[in-house]
Amino acid sequence: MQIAPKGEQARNNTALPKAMTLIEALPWLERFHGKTVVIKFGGNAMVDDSLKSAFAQDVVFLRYAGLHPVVVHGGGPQISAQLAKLGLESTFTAGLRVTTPETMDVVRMVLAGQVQRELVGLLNEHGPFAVGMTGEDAHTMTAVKRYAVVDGEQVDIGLVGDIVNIEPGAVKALIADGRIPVISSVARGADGHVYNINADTAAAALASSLGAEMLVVLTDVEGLYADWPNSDDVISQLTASELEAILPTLASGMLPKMEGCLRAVRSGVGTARVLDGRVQHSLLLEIFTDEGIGTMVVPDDETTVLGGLA
Ligand SMILES: Nc1ncnc2c1ncn2[C@@H]1O[C@H](COP(=O)(O)OP(=O)(O)O)[C@@H](O)[C@H]1O
Ligand SMILES: CC(=O)N[C@@H](CCC(=O)OP(=O)(O)O)C(=O)O
Repeated sequence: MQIAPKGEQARNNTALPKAMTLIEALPWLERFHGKTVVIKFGGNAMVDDSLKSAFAQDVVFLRYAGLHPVVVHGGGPQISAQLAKLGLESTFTAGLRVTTPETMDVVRMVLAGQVQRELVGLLNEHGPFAVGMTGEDAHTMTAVKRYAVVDGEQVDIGLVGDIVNIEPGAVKALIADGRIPVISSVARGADGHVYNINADTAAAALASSLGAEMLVVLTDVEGLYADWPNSDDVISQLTASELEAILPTLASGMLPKMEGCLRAVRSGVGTARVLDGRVQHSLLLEIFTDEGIGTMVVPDDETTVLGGLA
């Protein structure tokens, strides 16, 4: 038998705000239960240990809440750090790493051998969920050589690929088994090469192929700035057509990110969102509370703000 000290029952009423927070999540739980959410965890959002742990908690929370999270991770800064240790320079063209065969070995080693392993470990502190794989496994991602476009000209950037085919069977089997796939953005080429795929591009292609409800991209800015780098006003919501119109004005890492969001929404993903991965638990806040944060890309026919649960 347990007896509560006098007055404790009354004090418990102070817990009401906590209950209200949980209740606020109810419509979102109803809406997203059983739905697949592809989450891109960017290398820049991954630099802080407490943020990484909070991210792992959020993803496992989604899994326990009945959603099907799939993680695609980046690791650009981690690759650059390893290249620097080896005395190799990092060069980016239109947001994509110029990838020599020597660079490719480092990309593969850092993404699949280091970053992915760490994320799998953090997720699995909460249960036997995470299974790591790369786009090469089970022919999940097939790529062709991708050229960067600079001032309308095609530029050769080496072993950088664009995804031409996704075989989602292995990922779907893991989801059906209650697992959380954690995928590194390396793909096999039909030509026998192994290609370096921008992780935003890989996440978007996978979200499309899985028919995901949502693509969430966690990065190191609050969202898409309207006039970067002159102002930090964030565009909170825009349609696919509005995004397409401003795409040519975007620079550096934001370009592949927003191209990916556009591609995902155009191919049937419900919404694509860019969130600040530097904010602890931004993933849960975005999915389960009424306050939308970051930038949300909606299909052209989505005239009402989804935050209002129309
Ligand atoms: N319009 C914009 N809004 C926000 N960030 C932008 C914009 N244009 C370029 N950027 C840059 O893109 C970066 C995010 O891309 P990236 O460094 O590749 O991140 P990640 O590692 O998360 O993929 C931001 O830190 C910012 O420097
Ligand atoms: C082709 C290309 O640029 N590939 C990226 C892959 C990692 C990545 O995309 O990591 P972030 O999401 O942290 O930027 C790279 O080599 O850096």
